[in-house]
Amino acid sequence: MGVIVIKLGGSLEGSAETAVASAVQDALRRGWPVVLVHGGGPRISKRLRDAGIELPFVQGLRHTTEEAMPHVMAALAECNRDIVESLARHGVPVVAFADGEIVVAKDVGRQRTGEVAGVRVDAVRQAISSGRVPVIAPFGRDAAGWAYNINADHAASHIARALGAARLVFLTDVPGIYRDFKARDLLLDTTPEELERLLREGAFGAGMVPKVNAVLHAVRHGVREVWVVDGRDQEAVRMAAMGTNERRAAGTRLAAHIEGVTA
Ligand SMILES: Nc1ncnc2c1ncn2[C@@H]1O[C@H](COP(=O)(O)OP(=O)(O)O)[C@@H](O)[C@H]1O
Ligand SMILES: CC(=O)N[C@@H](CCC(=O)OP(=O)(O)O)C(=O)O
Repeated sequence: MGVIVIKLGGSLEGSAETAVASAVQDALRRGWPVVLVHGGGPRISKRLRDAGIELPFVQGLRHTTEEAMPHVMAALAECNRDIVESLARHGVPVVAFADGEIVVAKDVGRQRTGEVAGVRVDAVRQAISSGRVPVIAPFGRDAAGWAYNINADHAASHIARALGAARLVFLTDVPGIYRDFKARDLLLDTTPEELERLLREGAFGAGMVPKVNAVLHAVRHGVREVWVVDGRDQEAVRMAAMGTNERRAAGTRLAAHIEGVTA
């Protein structure tokens, strides 16, 4: 059994830790390593508002200026600390990576909004091999140490790919990916082709665009099963993290072995 990567959406604002702790403990008991990557969009927005900084989103990505970057890092460090403390209280052995030390970032000409150039897997593997759960903030640094704001869904899919993860689970504040948001028409098992068509048709609003791209990236690079589920739904979190043969109508799944995904 390979690694399970769980991405904790900032939209959940601390409401998923109990469900996550329980699923993580189950996984560790069975000898399955877990890696957590978290977001923090709402906390970043609040900090920037308080500082009087307004930044646009382009395709779901925050266009981050030099002036904004210290606020982004501070907000993410705060999220990281809260998650680490909460999981530790639940008895989960954790190790914090809150300073951009795992994601290698690259400048893509959008000021401090960067993309993933690589992942420092050795540090993650070392934490895993000592039986602990890495909790990773998504921003990254380039070779010179400059920090870049990176979407947490993108960071999670690159980390899952770099670790050769067996499963990647996105926890968010909706039950999964809606085919039609207004009609709350939920995708259960889906395919890359279907997600790409829906992307082209504009079915996804702000936060869902980077998430769907991250789902596609992961499954096209060897992650065999990717889920998007509601982090507040304990059963859905368990089902996604542990795998299931009893499919409940909660959560979107894209599974290579079910759909015969081709790269
Ligand atoms: N088609 C869609 N299906 C599901 N959610 C969607 C869709 N389009 C837009 N969304 C929005 O995406 C949000 C989740 O993305 P985001 O806010 O980035 O969450 P997170 O912080 O959990 O990554 C949902 O709260 C929902 O409002
Ligand atoms: C470049 C970019 O958009 N970075 C994100 C990083 C946090 C994030 O992705 O948090 P969620 O998972 O809560 O959305 C941002 O500034 O909001």
